[in-house]
Amino acid sequence: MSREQLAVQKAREAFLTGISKPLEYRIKQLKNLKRFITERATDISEALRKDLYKSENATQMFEIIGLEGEINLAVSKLAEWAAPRPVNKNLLTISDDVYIQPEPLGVVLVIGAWNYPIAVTLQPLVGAIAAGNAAVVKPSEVSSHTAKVMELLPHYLDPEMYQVVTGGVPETQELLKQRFDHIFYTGNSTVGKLVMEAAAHHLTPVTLELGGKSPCYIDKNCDIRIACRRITWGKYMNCGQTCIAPDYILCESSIQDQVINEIQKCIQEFYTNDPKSFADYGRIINQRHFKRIMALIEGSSVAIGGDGDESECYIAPTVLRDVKSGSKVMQEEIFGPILPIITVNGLKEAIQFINEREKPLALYIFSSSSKVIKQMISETSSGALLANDCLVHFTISDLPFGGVGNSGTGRYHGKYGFDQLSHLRSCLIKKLNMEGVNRIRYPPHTTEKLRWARVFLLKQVNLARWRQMAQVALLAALAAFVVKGYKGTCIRPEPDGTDITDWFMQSHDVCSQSQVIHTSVQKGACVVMQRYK
Ligand SMILES: NC(=O)c1ccc[n+]([C@@H]2O[C@H](COP(=O)([O-])OP(=O)(O)OC[C@H]3O[C@@H](n4cnc5c(N)ncnc54)[C@H](O)[C@@H]3O)[C@@H](O)[C@H]2O)c1
Ligand SMILES: CCCCCCC=O
Repeated sequence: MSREQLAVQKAREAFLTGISKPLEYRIKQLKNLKRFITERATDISEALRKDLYKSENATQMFEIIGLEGEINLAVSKLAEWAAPRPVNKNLLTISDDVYIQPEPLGVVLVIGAWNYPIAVTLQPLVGAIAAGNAAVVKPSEVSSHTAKVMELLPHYLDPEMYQVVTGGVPETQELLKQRFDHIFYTGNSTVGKLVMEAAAHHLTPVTLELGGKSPCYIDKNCDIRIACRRITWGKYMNCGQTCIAPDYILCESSIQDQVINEIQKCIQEFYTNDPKSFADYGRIINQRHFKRIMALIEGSSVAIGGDGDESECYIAPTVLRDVKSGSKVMQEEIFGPILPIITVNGLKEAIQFINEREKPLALYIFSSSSKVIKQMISETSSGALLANDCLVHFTISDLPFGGVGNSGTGRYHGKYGFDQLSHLRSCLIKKLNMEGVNRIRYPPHTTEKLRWARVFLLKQVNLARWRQMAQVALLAALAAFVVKGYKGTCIRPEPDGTDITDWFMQSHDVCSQSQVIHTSVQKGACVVMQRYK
């Protein structure tokens, strides 16, 4: 049996014992995961410095804080997320218990990428643990030092339930042959297709957190200085190796020079005149990617930077001007510190440019006009849309993070991660009495029954409103008893303004004798009181 097979088998056996069902177990594991990032902070920082030349503070800021926030949120909200979720019912099922019960899926394979190797590998794991799954974690071999630190995870988490498998493409391929209950993959779209293909073999559902070219439109009606500060930060952070980095700029030719000027100033302000010796400017992950990125510059005109040093995997913050849509740099996700500017004639042309390409993971627009922003929102599609900023949506746990189309499928962060890695099981618990109500669904299917079926099935019952009506009825009964000596009350529901009085009167004898004395309670409800005779 291969190491990969063994890891999956162990995880499955652990899952089948059922110990991950109680929430206390999951909370303990989540806290242990937090202990891992706290106690191993130095190992993690050291590894990321070696892999990507990330500074200790940058690692904390862009990898650890977000992960810590996700763990804290899951710990504090787990009881709420995992609880049965009542749903609206129809009249046919009014007396049944109808709810959604989230339940664990089983064994989840988490395949991480190298660019934020802690965040994009362990954040999906938070969702997997919270949802009560076992997991096999496959860190990216490309960020090899961080992968080594991940091997320490079983010292913190239940070592049977959560397995770490390190290795390269052959190991990942061997893992993909195994049967999982969900595969959560982060990486490029080409490999994403291979993952989906392998998953199809076992009909395993997938989450694919992919990348692509995220456009950034700068409207001429905007504070270009501020826009360029935010774009410079979003583009050159982690040396451009961010899945949601603005890939290219679209703007009118009249503002191109100003945009270049402002970005130039920001590069100097953020990274000094010598980014190469500056502690907070990163490095390209390896020489393969260095060569790939440098080759993308060919054929375009360099406005800023353009130089690199292969021995150090250093590429200067670079801006390309008047880039043609057919140029090399526009054929693939850049994933490096090269920022092409493509000039367009205004918003309409920018939208057309975006819509002619694959749906991006993020779409950025900088404008002072809410009309322009709204038009961009309504006429395009992307995993996320940000106006007047970059990247920060990643930090909001209440926003689903994920792509659409070529940029990915599925979503995570916060409750979305929990739901993504849960099975949302539909439950309906009926009692064996009240068989009379079911008469209308049994043959023969008469016209009369059909008429009733329409009433029973098409009327949605809003339980909250029913509860409100019951309270009102109770109050009215009390008032009647105290003031005038009325005998009883019942509620006559009129959901969504539909009059079903006849049905109610027939099936509730007590009401058929009633005298309606109060009808102004609220839309859809009136209180019917029976006078004491
Ligand atoms: N959407 C997101 O959240 C997100 C986050 C980070 C990165 N990304 C995207 O990831 C890409 C960069 O990562 P990458 O793809 O270079 O990472 P990578 O090379 O580390 O690959 C990711 C994983 O896929 C595995 N893998 C690689 N080739 C494989 C193959 N042929 N068969 C099976 N498994 C294979 C690797 O072992 C690794 O664990 C970019 O496109 C980026 O936009 C997306
Ligand atoms: C602000 C942190 C961004 C992390 C993005 C992860 C994808 O690459």
